[in-house]
Amino acid sequence: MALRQQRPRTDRQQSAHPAVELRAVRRSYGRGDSTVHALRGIDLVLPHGSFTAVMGPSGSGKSTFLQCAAGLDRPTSGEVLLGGAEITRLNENRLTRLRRSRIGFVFQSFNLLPSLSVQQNVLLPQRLAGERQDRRRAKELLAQVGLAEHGRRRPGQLSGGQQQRVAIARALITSPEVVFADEPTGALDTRTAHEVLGLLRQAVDSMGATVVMVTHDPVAASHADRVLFLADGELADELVRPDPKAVADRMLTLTAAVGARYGYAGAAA
Ligand SMILES: Nc1ncnc2c1ncn2[C@@H]1O[C@H](COP(=O)(O)OP(=O)(O)OP(=O)(O)O)[C@@H](O)[C@H]1O
Repeated sequence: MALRQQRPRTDRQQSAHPAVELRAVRRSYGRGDSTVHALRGIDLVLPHGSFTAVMGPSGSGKSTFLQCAAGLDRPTSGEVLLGGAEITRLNENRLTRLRRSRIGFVFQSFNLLPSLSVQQNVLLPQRLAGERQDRRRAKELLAQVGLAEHGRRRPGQLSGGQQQRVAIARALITSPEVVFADEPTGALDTRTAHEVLGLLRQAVDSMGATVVMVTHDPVAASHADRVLFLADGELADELVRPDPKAVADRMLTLTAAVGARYGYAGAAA
């Protein structure tokens, strides 16, 4: 099972702009004394063709980060740029269109539509974006994730690992600027998780995809080029070319530091 280079890099991928950029992004919830500062000024550049993992103790702001970076939530202040274009101030309609055509999503729970065939699920982003449904491309992607023979099946007839591979093919169908993966291996056993992470890695290496993955798992994070660590809504640390032990050690240190600040022993991630 290998994701091969199927097409030249798109103009988007050759663009001088990074895939994603965050400038002084803050996100607060509530008002007054009860305000929660979930993100406290994130500055970040994610180049095309990079694989980034985002980790951090529970409540550190990972989900908020993902939601803001993917245009699912609006920062309280600051800017998010996708391929150099500012998305923070787009109206809801334009933001929805942009998410459908330029961002791919992979979720822990796969989120496939049970009444559609596997191939129809892969084509769904193009259908929703009102683009031509490229069946040949869907078949190529399904072959690349090892599911060439499964296009006519329903998701319910596949294993969890196979469903996540369909979700990866679906995330790549529009050749998006970036794929956001939220705990993509959280529901999978170790071996299947390893296969799914290998596919994400190959999407980056062979197809020039850009992947940002939130995970609690140091082994999963070690498949990335870089791990960013959030703590209390700030970028607290990073590791380049991480190995699982270094990631786990860094997480322990961060979790202990956050625990000490709030006077409890461990906020396990
Ligand atoms: N809708 C909301 N309203 C109020 N507070 C919120 C809301 N969403 C998140 N928060 C708070 O913002 C902070 C960051 O939450 P977030 O879910 O981004 O953290 P996380 O790192 O993803 O946590 P976990 O690993 O437990 O999923 C937390 O203190 C959380 O309680």
